[in-house]
Amino acid sequence: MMVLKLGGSVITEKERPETLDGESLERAADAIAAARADGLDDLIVVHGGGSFGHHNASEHGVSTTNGTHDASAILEIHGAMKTLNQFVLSRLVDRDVQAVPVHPFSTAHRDVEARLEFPTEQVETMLAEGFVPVLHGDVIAHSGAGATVVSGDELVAELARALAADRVGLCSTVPGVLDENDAVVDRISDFGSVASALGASEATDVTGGMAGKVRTLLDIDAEASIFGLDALRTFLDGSTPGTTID
Ligand SMILES: Nc1ncnc2c1ncn2[C@@H]1O[C@H](COP(=O)(O)OP(=O)(O)OP(=O)(O)O)[C@@H](O)[C@H]1O
Ligand SMILES: C=C(C)CCOP(=O)(O)O
Repeated sequence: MMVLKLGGSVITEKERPETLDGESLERAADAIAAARADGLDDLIVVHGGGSFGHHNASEHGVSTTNGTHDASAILEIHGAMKTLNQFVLSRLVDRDVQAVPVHPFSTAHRDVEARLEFPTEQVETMLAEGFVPVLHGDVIAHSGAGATVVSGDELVAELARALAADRVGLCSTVPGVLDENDAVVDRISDFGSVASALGASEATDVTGGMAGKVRTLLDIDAEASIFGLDALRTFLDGSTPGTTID
Protein backbone atom coordinates (compact mmCIF):
# COMPACT_ATOMS: atom_id res chain seq x y z
CA MET A 1 0.00 0.00 0.00
CA MET A 2 1.31 3.40 -0.96
CA VAL A 3 0.44 6.84 0.41
CA LEU A 4 1.33 9.71 -1.90
CA LYS A 5 1.06 13.38 -1.01
CA LEU A 6 0.84 15.93 -3.77
CA GLY A 7 2.20 19.08 -2.14
CA GLY A 8 0.01 22.14 -2.39
CA SER A 9 3.07 24.03 -3.54
CA VAL A 10 3.24 21.73 -6.60
CA ILE A 11 -0.38 21.72 -7.76
CA THR A 12 -1.12 25.40 -7.05
CA GLU A 13 0.64 28.70 -7.48
CA LYS A 14 1.26 29.11 -3.81
CA GLU A 15 1.88 32.88 -3.88
CA ARG A 16 -1.44 33.73 -5.62
CA PRO A 17 -4.60 33.04 -3.58
CA GLU A 18 -6.75 30.21 -4.96
CA THR A 19 -4.77 29.75 -8.18
CA LEU A 20 -4.21 26.29 -9.61
CA ASP A 21 -0.94 25.29 -11.28
CA GLY A 22 -2.88 23.48 -13.96
CA GLU A 23 0.12 22.22 -15.88
CA SER A 24 1.79 20.68 -12.83
CA LEU A 25 -1.47 19.08 -11.69
CA GLU A 26 -1.90 17.53 -15.15
CA ARG A 27 1.67 16.19 -15.07
CA ALA A 28 1.05 14.66 -11.64
CA ALA A 29 -2.25 13.15 -12.82
CA ASP A 30 -0.50 11.75 -15.94
CA ALA A 31 2.15 10.06 -13.78
CA ILE A 32 -0.46 8.54 -11.44
CA ALA A 33 -2.63 7.34 -14.33
CA ALA A 34 0.36 5.76 -16.09
CA ALA A 35 1.43 3.96 -12.91
CA ARG A 36 -2.13 2.68 -12.31
CA ALA A 37 -2.32 1.45 -15.90
CA ASP A 38 0.94 -0.41 -15.23
CA GLY A 39 -0.65 -2.20 -12.26
CA LEU A 40 -0.17 0.05 -9.20
CA ASP A 41 -2.92 -1.03 -6.76
CA ASP A 42 -3.72 0.22 -3.27
CA LEU A 43 -2.85 3.86 -3.69
CA ILE A 44 -4.05 6.65 -1.41
CA VAL A 45 -3.54 10.24 -2.55
CA VAL A 46 -3.47 13.15 -0.10
CA HIS A 47 -3.05 16.70 -1.28
CA GLY A 48 -2.01 19.84 0.53
CA GLY A 49 -3.41 23.33 0.32
CA GLY A 50 -0.89 25.57 -1.41
CA SER A 51 -2.74 28.78 -2.26
CA PHE A 52 -6.06 27.15 -1.34
CA GLY A 53 -6.57 26.89 2.41
CA HIS A 54 -3.36 28.40 3.78
CA HIS A 55 -4.36 31.96 2.84
CA ASN A 56 -7.85 31.53 4.23
CA ALA A 57 -6.56 29.92 7.44
CA SER A 58 -3.93 32.62 7.88
CA GLU A 59 -6.50 35.43 7.41
CA HIS A 60 -8.60 33.94 10.21
CA GLY A 61 -5.61 33.26 12.48
CA VAL A 62 -6.24 29.51 12.32
CA SER A 63 -3.35 27.00 12.39
CA THR A 64 -2.71 23.49 13.67
CA THR A 65 -2.67 24.90 17.22
CA ASN A 66 -4.82 28.08 17.03
CA GLY A 67 -8.47 27.22 16.64
CA THR A 68 -11.66 29.08 15.75
CA HIS A 69 -15.30 28.78 16.80
CA ASP A 70 -16.41 30.88 13.82
CA ALA A 71 -18.38 28.65 11.45
CA SER A 72 -17.97 31.09 8.55
CA ALA A 73 -14.15 30.90 8.88
CA ILE A 74 -14.39 27.09 8.96
CA LEU A 75 -16.61 27.04 5.88
CA GLU A 76 -14.21 29.32 4.02
CA ILE A 77 -11.12 27.19 4.76
CA HIS A 78 -12.93 23.89 4.23
CA GLY A 79 -14.63 25.23 1.09
CA ALA A 80 -11.30 26.27 -0.45
CA MET A 81 -9.88 22.80 0.21
CA LYS A 82 -12.95 21.10 -1.27
CA THR A 83 -12.61 23.25 -4.39
CA LEU A 84 -8.99 22.14 -4.81
CA ASN A 85 -9.99 18.53 -4.08
CA GLN A 86 -12.53 18.70 -6.89
CA PHE A 87 -9.83 19.88 -9.32
CA VAL A 88 -7.55 17.00 -8.31
CA LEU A 89 -10.36 14.42 -8.57
CA SER A 90 -11.50 15.61 -11.97
CA ARG A 91 -7.97 15.51 -13.45
CA LEU A 92 -7.60 11.92 -12.19
CA VAL A 93 -11.04 10.74 -13.27
CA ASP A 94 -10.46 12.27 -16.73
CA ARG A 95 -7.54 9.82 -16.98
CA ASP A 96 -9.64 6.82 -15.86
CA VAL A 97 -8.23 6.75 -12.34
CA GLN A 98 -11.15 5.76 -10.06
CA ALA A 99 -10.52 8.62 -7.62
CA VAL A 100 -13.05 9.44 -4.88
CA PRO A 101 -13.08 12.15 -2.19
CA VAL A 102 -12.58 11.90 1.58
CA HIS A 103 -13.09 15.19 3.44
CA PRO A 104 -11.32 15.04 6.82
CA PHE A 105 -13.64 17.65 8.41
CA SER A 106 -16.45 15.10 8.27
CA THR A 107 -14.46 12.18 9.63
CA ALA A 108 -11.50 13.29 11.79
CA HIS A 109 -11.07 15.35 14.98
CA ARG A 110 -8.46 16.26 17.59
CA ASP A 111 -8.88 15.31 21.22
CA VAL A 112 -8.21 17.62 24.14
CA GLU A 113 -4.47 16.76 23.95
CA ALA A 114 -4.52 17.81 20.26
CA ARG A 115 -4.04 14.19 19.14
CA LEU A 116 -5.45 13.46 15.69
CA GLU A 117 -8.23 10.85 15.75
CA PHE A 118 -8.91 9.56 12.28
CA PRO A 119 -10.93 6.37 11.69
CA THR A 120 -9.64 4.72 8.52
CA GLU A 121 -12.20 1.96 7.84
CA GLN A 122 -13.85 4.12 5.19
CA VAL A 123 -10.53 4.53 3.35
CA GLU A 124 -9.77 0.80 3.69
CA THR A 125 -13.15 -0.09 2.18
CA MET A 126 -12.53 2.27 -0.73
CA LEU A 127 -9.14 0.63 -1.37
CA ALA A 128 -10.64 -2.86 -1.20
CA GLU A 129 -13.21 -1.79 -3.79
CA GLY A 130 -10.50 -0.59 -6.16
CA PHE A 131 -10.92 3.16 -5.63
CA VAL A 132 -8.15 5.70 -5.12
CA PRO A 133 -9.20 7.73 -2.04
CA VAL A 134 -8.15 11.36 -2.38
CA LEU A 135 -7.88 13.20 0.96
CA HIS A 136 -6.73 16.73 1.68
CA GLY A 137 -5.40 18.98 4.43
CA ASP A 138 -8.43 20.53 6.14
CA VAL A 139 -9.91 22.07 9.26
CA ILE A 140 -11.21 19.63 11.85
CA ALA A 141 -13.07 19.91 15.16
CA HIS A 142 -10.62 20.19 18.06
CA SER A 143 -11.77 19.49 21.60
CA GLY A 144 -11.49 22.72 23.60
CA ALA A 145 -10.27 24.82 20.66
CA GLY A 146 -13.14 24.90 18.14
CA ALA A 147 -11.53 23.81 14.87
CA THR A 148 -7.86 23.73 13.87
CA VAL A 149 -5.99 22.87 10.69
CA VAL A 150 -4.85 19.33 9.94
CA SER A 151 -2.04 19.22 7.40
CA GLY A 152 -1.93 16.73 4.58
CA ASP A 153 1.40 15.59 6.04
CA GLU A 154 -0.27 14.60 9.35
CA LEU A 155 -2.92 12.66 7.43
CA VAL A 156 -0.21 10.89 5.42
CA ALA A 157 1.55 9.85 8.63
CA GLU A 158 -1.70 8.69 10.27
CA LEU A 159 -2.74 6.65 7.21
CA ALA A 160 0.74 5.15 6.93
CA ARG A 161 0.57 4.05 10.58
CA ALA A 162 -3.01 2.80 10.58
CA LEU A 163 -2.78 0.93 7.28
CA ALA A 164 0.87 -0.17 7.64
CA ALA A 165 1.87 1.49 4.38
CA ASP A 166 4.79 -0.04 2.48
CA ARG A 167 5.73 3.23 0.80
CA VAL A 168 5.19 6.90 1.56
CA GLY A 169 6.00 9.70 -0.87
CA LEU A 170 5.78 13.47 -0.64
CA CYS A 171 5.96 15.24 -3.97
CA SER A 172 6.89 18.88 -3.40
CA THR A 173 8.37 21.84 -5.32
CA VAL A 174 11.89 20.94 -4.24
CA PRO A 175 13.86 17.87 -5.43
CA GLY A 176 14.27 16.81 -1.77
CA VAL A 177 15.34 18.30 1.54
CA LEU A 178 18.16 20.73 0.79
CA ASP A 179 21.21 21.29 2.98
CA GLU A 180 22.90 24.68 3.61
CA ASN A 181 24.54 24.47 0.16
CA ASP A 182 21.24 23.62 -1.55
CA ALA A 183 22.34 20.05 -2.23
CA VAL A 184 19.71 17.32 -1.77
CA VAL A 185 20.22 15.44 1.51
CA ASP A 186 20.21 11.74 0.70
CA ARG A 187 18.90 10.35 4.00
CA ILE A 188 17.58 11.81 7.27
CA SER A 189 17.32 9.64 10.38
CA ASP A 190 17.19 12.31 13.07
CA PHE A 191 15.92 15.89 13.15
CA GLY A 192 19.01 17.36 14.80
CA SER A 193 21.28 16.50 11.87
CA VAL A 194 19.32 18.76 9.47
CA ALA A 195 17.51 21.18 11.80
CA SER A 196 19.68 24.18 10.91
CA ALA A 197 18.87 23.88 7.18
CA LEU A 198 15.12 23.35 7.65
CA GLY A 199 12.88 26.35 7.22
CA ALA A 200 9.27 27.23 6.78
CA SER A 201 7.65 27.40 3.36
CA GLU A 202 8.54 30.43 1.22
CA ALA A 203 4.81 31.11 0.74
CA THR A 204 1.96 31.58 3.23
CA ASP A 205 1.85 28.29 5.13
CA VAL A 206 0.17 27.56 8.46
CA THR A 207 1.48 24.01 8.88
CA GLY A 208 5.23 24.33 9.27
CA GLY A 209 6.83 23.99 5.82
CA MET A 210 9.72 21.58 5.40
CA ALA A 211 10.62 21.43 9.10
CA GLY A 212 7.09 20.24 9.96
CA LYS A 213 7.21 17.70 7.16
CA VAL A 214 10.49 16.13 8.32
CA ARG A 215 9.34 15.95 11.97
CA THR A 216 6.07 14.26 10.97
CA LEU A 217 7.76 11.71 8.70
CA LEU A 218 10.44 10.79 11.26
CA ASP A 219 7.59 9.65 13.51
CA ILE A 220 6.36 6.83 11.28
CA ASP A 221 7.80 3.34 10.75
CA ALA A 222 7.63 3.27 6.96
CA GLU A 223 10.43 4.86 4.95
CA ALA A 224 9.30 8.09 3.31
CA SER A 225 10.66 9.94 0.28
CA ILE A 226 10.52 13.67 -0.41
CA PHE A 227 11.07 14.48 -4.08
CA GLY A 228 10.08 16.86 -6.88
CA LEU A 229 7.50 16.47 -9.64
CA ASP A 230 10.13 15.32 -12.17
CA ALA A 231 10.70 12.25 -10.01
CA LEU A 232 7.06 11.33 -9.34
CA ARG A 233 6.88 8.63 -12.01
CA THR A 234 10.10 6.92 -10.87
CA PHE A 235 8.83 6.98 -7.27
CA LEU A 236 5.53 5.37 -8.31
CA ASP A 237 7.53 2.75 -10.20
CA GLY A 238 9.42 1.72 -7.06
CA SER A 239 12.57 3.83 -6.79
CA THR A 240 13.43 6.17 -3.91
CA PRO A 241 14.33 9.56 -5.42
CA GLY A 242 15.16 12.71 -3.44
CA THR A 243 15.51 12.47 0.32
CA THR A 244 14.71 9.28 2.24
CA ILE A 245 13.40 9.78 5.79
CA ASP A 246 13.61 6.73 8.04
N1 LIG B 1 15.92 22.72 3.84
C1 LIG B 1 14.90 22.83 2.97
N2 LIG B 1 14.85 22.02 1.90
C2 LIG B 1 13.83 22.10 1.01
N3 LIG B 1 12.80 22.99 1.12
C3 LIG B 1 12.79 23.82 2.18
C4 LIG B 1 13.83 23.79 3.16
N4 LIG B 1 13.56 24.73 4.08
C5 LIG B 1 12.43 25.33 3.71
N5 LIG B 1 11.94 24.79 2.57
C6 LIG B 1 10.70 25.24 1.91
O1 LIG B 1 9.73 24.24 2.09
C7 LIG B 1 8.86 24.24 0.96
C8 LIG B 1 8.10 22.96 0.92
O2 LIG B 1 7.19 22.99 1.98
P1 LIG B 1 5.65 23.29 1.70
O3 LIG B 1 4.94 23.12 3.00
O4 LIG B 1 5.46 24.54 0.93
O5 LIG B 1 5.38 22.05 0.73
P2 LIG B 1 4.14 21.32 0.15
O6 LIG B 1 3.78 20.16 1.00
O7 LIG B 1 4.50 21.03 -1.25
O8 LIG B 1 2.97 22.39 0.16
P3 LIG B 1 1.65 22.44 1.08
O9 LIG B 1 2.10 22.55 2.53
O10 LIG B 1 0.94 23.66 0.59
O11 LIG B 1 0.92 21.17 0.83
C9 LIG B 1 9.82 24.47 -0.20
O12 LIG B 1 9.15 25.01 -1.31
C10 LIG B 1 10.81 25.48 0.40
O13 LIG B 1 10.35 26.80 0.18
C1 LIG C 1 -4.41 25.03 5.34
C2 LIG C 1 -5.09 23.95 5.17
C3 LIG C 1 -6.53 24.02 5.38
C4 LIG C 1 -4.55 22.62 4.77
C5 LIG C 1 -3.05 22.50 4.84
O1 LIG C 1 -2.55 21.27 4.37
P1 LIG C 1 -1.03 21.18 3.93
O2 LIG C 1 -0.85 22.04 2.74
O3 LIG C 1 -0.80 19.74 3.67
O4 LIG C 1 -0.18 21.66 5.09
